[in-house]
Amino acid sequence: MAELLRNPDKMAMAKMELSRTLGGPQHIVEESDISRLPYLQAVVKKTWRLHAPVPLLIPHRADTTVNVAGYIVPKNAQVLINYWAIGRDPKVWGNPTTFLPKRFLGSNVDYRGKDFQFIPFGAGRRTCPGLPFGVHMVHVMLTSLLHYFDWELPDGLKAEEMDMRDKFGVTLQKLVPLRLIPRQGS
Ligand code: HEM
Repeated sequence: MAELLRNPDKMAMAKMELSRTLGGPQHIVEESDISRLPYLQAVVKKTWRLHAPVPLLIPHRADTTVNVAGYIVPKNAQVLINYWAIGRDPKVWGNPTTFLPKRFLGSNVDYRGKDFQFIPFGAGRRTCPGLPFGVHMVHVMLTSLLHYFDWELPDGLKAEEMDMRDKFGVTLQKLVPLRLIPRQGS
């Protein structure tokens, strides 16, 4: 929501897709709607790249000594994967800090753990078992927020003045919580 408020052109594209596909607010949002909303799905992917929900994934421990791309990881070493940095790596992503959902449109890059440059749910044996539930909840929640309401920043705050810094923890949060005013959607 913060990135959409800060990028009104992207908000307009997401809302246009919603009104074209679902019609007016009399349509009740359902899980089956999501597959018809490619731009909204791209917005979610873009957010999971730029604002890694679990920035260091969950700590892992090496069972045996292994050689990973020339680096020796000794047995019992604690391994942290800096997914936050991977999501902003300029060697992988052009303009890494720009919110560009259309980058994911028509792309096969997916969050299911096969594309190692985009692993918001981790990868491999300890990948997130809640992935299907998390994916559905986030899409249905965001679709509902955008479908039923228009959103405004409070107190005359301008989009370019928004503080977009992250607060790091096991999960990532906005350093300054987002405050928005809902208006009845048109
Ligand atoms: C958008 C929502 C979610 C995101 C982004 C997310 C992300 C993650 C990540 C990055 C990991 C660590 C994977 C790794 O280290 O390789 C993880 C692990 C885990 N997640 Fe999620 N998760 C989400 C929702 C959920 C939900 C809804 C549940 C349960 C209903 C859940 C349950 C778990 C559990 C139990 C683990 C530990 C798995 C293990 O260590 O074997 N997650 N999640």
